[in-house]
Amino acid sequence: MAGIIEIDNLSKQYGSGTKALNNVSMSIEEGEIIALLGPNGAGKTTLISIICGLVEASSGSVKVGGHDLRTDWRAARKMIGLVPQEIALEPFEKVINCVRFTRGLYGEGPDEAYIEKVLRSLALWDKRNAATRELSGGMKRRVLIAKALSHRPKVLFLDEPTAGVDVALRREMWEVVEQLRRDGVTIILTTHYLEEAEEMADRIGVINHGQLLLVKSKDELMGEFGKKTLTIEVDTPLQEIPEDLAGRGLELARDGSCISYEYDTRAERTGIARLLGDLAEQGITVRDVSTRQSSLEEVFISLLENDKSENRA
Ligand SMILES: Nc1ncnc2c1ncn2[C@@H]1O[C@H](COP(=O)(O)OP(=O)(O)OP(=O)(O)O)[C@@H](O)[C@H]1O
Repeated sequence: MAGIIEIDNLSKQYGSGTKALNNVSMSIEEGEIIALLGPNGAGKTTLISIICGLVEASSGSVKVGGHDLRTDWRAARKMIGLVPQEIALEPFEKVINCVRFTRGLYGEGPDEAYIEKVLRSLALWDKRNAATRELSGGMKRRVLIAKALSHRPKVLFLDEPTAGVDVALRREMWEVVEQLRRDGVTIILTTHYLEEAEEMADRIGVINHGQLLLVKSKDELMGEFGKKTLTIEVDTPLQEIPEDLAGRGLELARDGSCISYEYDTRAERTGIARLLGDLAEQGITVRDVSTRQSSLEEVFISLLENDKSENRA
């Protein structure tokens, strides 16, 4: 089944000559939350801007709900809401009027019941008659979301929704996004916070130098690229790794009290049982063992490093 957004071989070269996107293809399913990760200048905003009709692609196509952006842009555009990174609100305007106005811009007639529902779901109903300049930073961000939802879009783009906000506010935004997911809105967000992608997204797309390196479910990504480290605490500190255990990638802590062993969780044999057996054979008494899964951040960094060395090769 076709996704709610179908991106096919999309490329963008700006007038300056910068190639911001290079043959990006991706299908986004209805109802999912997808996080686009990539370093500064990777092409994330360009991709979002093309889908939202703000920037024209050099080649390739985008369909939103089956509507081609080039030939049927009005219908495509109606299905999309965009929450920009920067807060730009009319300071003296009432919250509810900002939302009504944006709805009008989409050519939609008044629907007070729907606007009330949106404001209530974003905990802004009590503030509906406040001027936007009276709101806290978190409330202003929620007004931006209310505006983006004003015409009942099926897909919402959030461009770095929590850039530069404190931890409490970030959690508040995550809850808002979770609520939107429950309402069935498809969400595409860009973020620099790996923790945010880990927390919210069903799938993660990694973009680097205008290329989509991969799109995978979070679990798949961690399973495929994530490593686990087993740390073995020994009873008596060791001077060095015994010769018989060389070549297995073991590392000894500086004080000799722990041995760490990195292994692949998907391998048929992790080698843990053998390692523990061999340690016992060497007369090394194990005091404790613990494991640690690599974080999404480590996976992300290793992906970018692989990409760098492949490009160099
Ligand atoms: N209007 C423009 N004209 C010329 N070049 C542009 C324009 N907008 C973006 N670029 C260039 O295109 C490339 C991709 O930029 P883009 O803003 O899409 O990256 P990004 O992944 O969103 O980065 P960030 O995380 O910093 O927001 C960069 O090299 C950027 O300088």
